[in-house]
Amino acid sequence: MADNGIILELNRLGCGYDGHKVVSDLNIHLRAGDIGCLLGPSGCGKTTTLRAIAGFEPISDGEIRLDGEVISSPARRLPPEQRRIGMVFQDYALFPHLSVQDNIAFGIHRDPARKRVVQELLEMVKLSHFGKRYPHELSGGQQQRVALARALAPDPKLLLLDEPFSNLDGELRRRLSSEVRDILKQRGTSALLVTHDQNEAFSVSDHVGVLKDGRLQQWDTPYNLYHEPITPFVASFIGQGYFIRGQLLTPDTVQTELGIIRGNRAYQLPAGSAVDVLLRPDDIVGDEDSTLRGTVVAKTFLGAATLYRLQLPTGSVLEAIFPSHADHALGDAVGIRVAADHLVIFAAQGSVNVHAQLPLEQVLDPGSTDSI
Ligand SMILES: Nc1ncnc2c1ncn2[C@@H]1O[C@H](COP(=O)(O)OP(=O)(O)OP(=O)(O)O)[C@@H](O)[C@H]1O
Repeated sequence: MADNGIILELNRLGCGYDGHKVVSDLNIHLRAGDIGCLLGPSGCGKTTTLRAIAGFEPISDGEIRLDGEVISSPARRLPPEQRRIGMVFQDYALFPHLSVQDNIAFGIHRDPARKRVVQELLEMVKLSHFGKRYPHELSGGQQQRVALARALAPDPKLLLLDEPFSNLDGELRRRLSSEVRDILKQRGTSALLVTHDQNEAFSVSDHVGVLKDGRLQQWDTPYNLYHEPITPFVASFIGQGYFIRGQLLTPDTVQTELGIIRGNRAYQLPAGSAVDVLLRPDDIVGDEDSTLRGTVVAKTFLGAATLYRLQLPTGSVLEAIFPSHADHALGDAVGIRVAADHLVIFAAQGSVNVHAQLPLEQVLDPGSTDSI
């Protein structure tokens, strides 16, 4: 492994198609043994980046290093088969005419220990009794386990996973993604996942990079992306929430219609600046003694908790998540207060009245009327 403990480095990476740049100035460092993820809306360049790392696409700027070695630069591209990078695709891509065990052995046919390796991998993916079956005799989830075992067989330095769970639904998807994380962690395999599903990104990865239009917005832990987004786009793309307009009093306090909110971070904007304050549903707590009241205008039962949409006296709307035993009816005026340790604010965007409130998407896209 490279001395600095970094297995994959993208340094000012730029790439695209036919002279049209899709990804620009992308910087990512993945630590050995970590699982990273590229997350972003459709067309933002996730798959293009993955294909460039795998060696299927040339790059126009910067470099890609694997384990310290430059594997792609504008001048040189190491062929994919020499990169020691494994891939798992959305559509499994198994060889239909080969049995499960032959699929797994495909990349290690010269290895004298291949029988043992295949058996160990079959056990690892919980398919020990399926070695002689053919891909069409397996479910989607089982085929994806075989694809994972096949990709891991040559002991790659890095595993790339391109939307690996998107053909599976619901519960299976959740279960398999957490199993895959366990397997990769157990083996210490470094991996980079591509997905547009935030829950998947969060449940599988140590670090997530949010991309927009081929540019990295933030590379961070799931916790920080949620609680400390550094751009309005990340705030909007990750999780739920609303912005309310406020006025910065001191670097870490802001006056809003919900009172003075104090955070854990100092902002460099001048005192008195108009700001947009991000409030997540879990930043609002129920407090029957509070003079601040919100009227329940919508509620969604989530099982352990209920998500309420509350209208404030000014007409602003917020979302709040309360434990489901605290049951409120539509029209109830519920006492609330803000309990936000993480004060996330951005310089105010657009000309909104001080007490107006906008759902996040509207702040980003004035044409949109949908809330998130
Ligand atoms: N082979 C290609 N030739 C030309 N343009 C391409 C090619 N593949 C992708 N693109 C374009 O590059 C941009 C980024 O595509 P890419 O597949 O990397 O996005 P993505 O983030 O993976 O999207 P999705 O989540 O929909 O898979 C898109 O505008 C797409 O149309």
